[in-house]
Amino acid sequence: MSDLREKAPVARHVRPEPTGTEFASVPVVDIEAQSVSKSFGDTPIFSDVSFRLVRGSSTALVGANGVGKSTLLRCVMGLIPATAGGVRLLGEPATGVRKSDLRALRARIGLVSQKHNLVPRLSVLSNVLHGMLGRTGGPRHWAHGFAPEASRRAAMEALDKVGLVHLALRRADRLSGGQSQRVAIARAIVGAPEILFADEPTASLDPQAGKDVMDLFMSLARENGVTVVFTSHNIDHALSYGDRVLGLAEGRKMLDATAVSLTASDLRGLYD
Ligand SMILES: Nc1ncnc2c1ncn2[C@@H]1O[C@H](COP(=O)(O)OP(=O)(O)OP(=O)(O)O)[C@@H](O)[C@H]1O
Repeated sequence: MSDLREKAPVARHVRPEPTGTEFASVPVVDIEAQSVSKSFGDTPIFSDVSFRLVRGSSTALVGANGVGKSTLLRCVMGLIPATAGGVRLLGEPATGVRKSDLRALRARIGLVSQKHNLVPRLSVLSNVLHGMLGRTGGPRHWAHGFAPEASRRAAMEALDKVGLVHLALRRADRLSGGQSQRVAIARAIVGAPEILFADEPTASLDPQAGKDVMDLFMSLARENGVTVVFTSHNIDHALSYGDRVLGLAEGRKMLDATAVSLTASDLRGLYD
């Protein structure tokens, strides 16, 4: 993979012009969860989870297998309904709203989920272009042969960020697990999201590729102001790439601290 930090950002997303009433030092809250709880049937997964994450920050969500990290991400994104509580994303309510409003909000958010969900018979490039469907609404983004030139260029830049330009025309079902993971990441960032949720983004990557992906996320946060939330079982990644670490255990938020204030053994405690 090329050195990601030397490359220009995929695309700079447009933020509203300052109104003149805010001060540069006042952080903007992009993600706000208020007393979010989730049960599946009679089984509670977590309850009363609250946090506020500011624009351009990177947050690691950690905890043992099955504690509810993915479920919390899905609730926060509105992919599944929370049992109780409320969420605001980018200043807009994301719970208790019409599906059409949620769709518009989701188009501003990128997701890398554990299942890559690539379309197997389509090319890598077409799969990356699918990340622009929500934004442009254009069916021409379904297959790369029909996509506008500017979109194809953005998709190639996203592939360059994950070191896969050379595989642009390969069918998705001919990729290794790690390559599929990187295509899913390119698809998540091609639309210049303002928030990026990533569920175990380095799970199927070798250590160097995992480091490159986390460096890419950090550059999106630092250079483009993207608000990044990632889950990880990798304690080093959580401490090195999270400005802040949220930990789930025993069905509640057990840890919420800046990464610099934590040691590896603080995080290991969550897994005991
Ligand atoms: N749709 C569902 N219906 C019922 N139970 C579910 C559903 N989705 C998840 N669960 C359960 O909720 C719990 C939390 O799962 P989740 O995948 O959120 O955990 P996780 O912390 O992300 O785990 P991992 O680290 O292994 O990815 C698990 O016991 C899981 O079996």
